[in-house]
This record gives sequence, structure tokens and C-alpha cells, in this order.
Amino acid sequence: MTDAPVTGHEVVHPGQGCSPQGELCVRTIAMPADTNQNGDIFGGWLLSQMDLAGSVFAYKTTLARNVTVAIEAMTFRKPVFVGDLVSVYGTQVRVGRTSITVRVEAWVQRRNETDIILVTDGNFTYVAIDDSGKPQPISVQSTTSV
Ligand SMILES: CC(=O)SCCNC(=O)CCNC(=O)[C@H](O)C(C)(C)COP(=O)(O)OP(=O)(O)OC[C@H]1O[C@@H](n2cnc3c(N)ncnc32)[C@H](O)[C@@H]1OP(=O)(O)O
Repeated sequence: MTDAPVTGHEVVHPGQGCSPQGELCVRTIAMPADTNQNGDIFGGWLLSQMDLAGSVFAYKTTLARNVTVAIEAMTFRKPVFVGDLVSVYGTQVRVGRTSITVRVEAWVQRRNETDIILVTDGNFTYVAIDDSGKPQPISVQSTTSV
């Protein structure tokens, strides 16, 4: 782990320099069905994986239904290609009365490569809701394994 700033232009060698921050929440492989008109992976697909990952992370704290209320500071740093192994990590930024903000990072390992690359990151805020969809206070739980 390092405090070195991520510029988005570097290749990351595991154990050497920057590495994923936080807990692994989603891991999947980018498929042909997820491509855009250029044949690369559609940003909306990646965003949805990140939203899912942030929601998984948020649930561990809220132990309640969550909805996404805001996505901020999204940066698409590098393209994702079919066959890339996509790993999405979450870190707690803040917990409010009914909301939690999670920093979400998506990293990829390309086919036939060992390096991992930070491709996308952003801050996702979720609100804990009750059965009627109204915000409900978070009673902060110790982080549980999901
Ligand atoms: C996982 C998914 O994909 S869910 C699908 C996509 N998301 C949705 O459909 C959600 C639609 N939105 C909603 O249902 C409502 O806006 C809700 C339930 C999220 C919030 O309801 P509101 O009545 O606006 O709640 P309220 O104003 O009390 O705010 C609740 C919390 O959200 C926070 N919040 C509201 N808007 C924002 C925002 N734009 N950015 C960051 N935080 C926000 C508030 O600060 C508050 O946090 P706190 O209690 O920790 O201080």
C-alpha cells in the first residue's frame, strides 16, 4: 500500500507501488455483450459494476436496503477490453445519518498480462431506506463479511 498519487497513466505492478484500495466487492470478466459501438467495453456497463460493488460495500455497514443517490468524481482513465478481468474495490469515505459514501475503484488485468491497471474510480453515495423507500438512520455496524 502506498500514498503515492494515482495519475491514471501508470501501469501497476502488483506489490510495486500503487495497488487497489479497499475491499474486493465485485469480480467479473468483460464480455462481448458489454461492448460499445467501437468494440470496447461500454462505460455504462462498467459504471453498473461499480454501482453494484459500492452497494455491496454499503450493505455491510448499513445492513439495510440501499439506493444510489449520487455519483461524483467519476474518472474513466483507461479503456476496458473484452476478456479483461475486472475487479472492483470499495473504501468507506464517510457515513452520515442515513447515507454512506464509498470510494469505488475498478482495476483490470488484461488477457495474457500480469499487471493490473486502475481504469475507473469515483465516489458513490447510498441512502439506507426502509420498506416504504424513505431514508432510515444507519446504525453503524462493524464491517461484516458478505
Ligand atoms: C442501487 C441502485 O441502483 S438504486 C436505483 C437508483 N437510485 C434511485 O432510484 C434513488 C432515487 N432517489 C430516492 O429514492 C430519494 O432521493 C432518496 C431515498 C435516495 C433520498 O430521499 P430524500 O427524501 O431526498 O432524502 P434526504 O433529503 O433526507 O437525504 C437523505 C440522505 O441522502 C443525502 N443526499 C441527498 N442527496 C444527495 C446528493 N445529491 N449527494 C450526496 N448525498 C445526498 C443527504 O445528505 C442525506 O444524507 P444523511 O442523512 O447521511 O445526512
